Amino acid sequence: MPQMIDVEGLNKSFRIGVKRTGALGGLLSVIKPELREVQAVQDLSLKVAAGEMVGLIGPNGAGKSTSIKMMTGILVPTSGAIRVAGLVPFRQRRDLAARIGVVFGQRSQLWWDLPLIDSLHLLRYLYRVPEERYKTNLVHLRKMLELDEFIHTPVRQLSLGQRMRGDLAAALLHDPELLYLDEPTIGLDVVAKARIREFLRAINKERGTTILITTHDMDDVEALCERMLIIDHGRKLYDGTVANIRERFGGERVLIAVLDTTDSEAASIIGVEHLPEGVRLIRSEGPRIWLGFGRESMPAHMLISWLGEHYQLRDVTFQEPEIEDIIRRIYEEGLLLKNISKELEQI
Ligand SMILES: Nc1ncnc2c1ncn2[C@@H]1O[C@H](COP(=O)(O)OP(=O)(O)OP(=O)(O)O)[C@@H](O)[C@H]1O
Repeated sequence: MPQMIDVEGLNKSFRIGVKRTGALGGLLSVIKPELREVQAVQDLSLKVAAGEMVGLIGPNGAGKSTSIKMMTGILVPTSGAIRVAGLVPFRQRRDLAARIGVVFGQRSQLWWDLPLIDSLHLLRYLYRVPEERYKTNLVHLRKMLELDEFIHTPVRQLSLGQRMRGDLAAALLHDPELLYLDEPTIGLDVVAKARIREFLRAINKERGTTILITTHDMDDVEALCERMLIIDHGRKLYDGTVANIRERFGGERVLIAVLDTTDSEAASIIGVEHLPEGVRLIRSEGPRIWLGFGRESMPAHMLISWLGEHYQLRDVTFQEPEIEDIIRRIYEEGLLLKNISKELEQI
């Protein structure tokens, strides 16, 4: 499959002025500014194939926006190679603009005082979309995003969810091959989020649009992306599946078993001391027990067999750790950063 995004050893640093204190310091800052370098993106390599849907996540200040800005041609890299849809973004920005769509959840490319439909008409001229194509796309997008109920309303009067649907239509009018989405579901309620996710899945599937999403909402990533990238301190820390992250850092899993017992508390018959090694009783409620166990200590099917041999079971379910919690631990405890430092030590 052809590469839509091909980035190799990308770096971006900014020079920022260091503020000195006091009146003399202020004067000195003007006459002889002291500069500090911020390494926003470090040695980033990444390939995204046409038709993929990839989540880009990382804590605040990790370098996500800077990476996207380089991929759209807004920023020039300090060093490294970058190609998007076969073009060098900062050299061929206009050509690239015709091939990509961008949606920022916190900003809008729509005209605030105009009805949504007028913004869409104006964008048609800006992107030079041929009339027939525009008409076909508009009919399709109006239907998919259910725009008709508010298409004649000025953008400033739209709800956040309606505005986001309008912004998605605006970004897709010119049939881009690649769509960058920056926090597309920020501030939306669960129904609006679900609707946006469903739409993204559909255009990815039906049109084959490649989608790169930056988000702080792990539910977006879980619902949409098979592959995710984690960056922190400007470095790529992880490139793989959501399932694999769960596997590596998921910690304890929980098995919930309903015992076939008339005893008021299942815990009283299960005898905590008899539990296999590495399994602990978290809590119990009537015939229901919650058992915590590590991935390494015992495979799930063995725990079920063990329970089956010792007790009459009515039902068994599993609770995976929330991906949100796992990612929080990865940021807070620097779990992936520790891995990288170890690898670097070994070189
Ligand atoms: N124009 C700029 N001038 C100086 N420093 C900048 C500039 N843009 C970004 N930075 C710095 O680069 C680093 C990465 O910022 P970036 O905005 O890419 O992070 P981010 O991952 O998008 O964060 P967030 O999730 O908060 O949007 C930060 O330390 C930021 O302060």
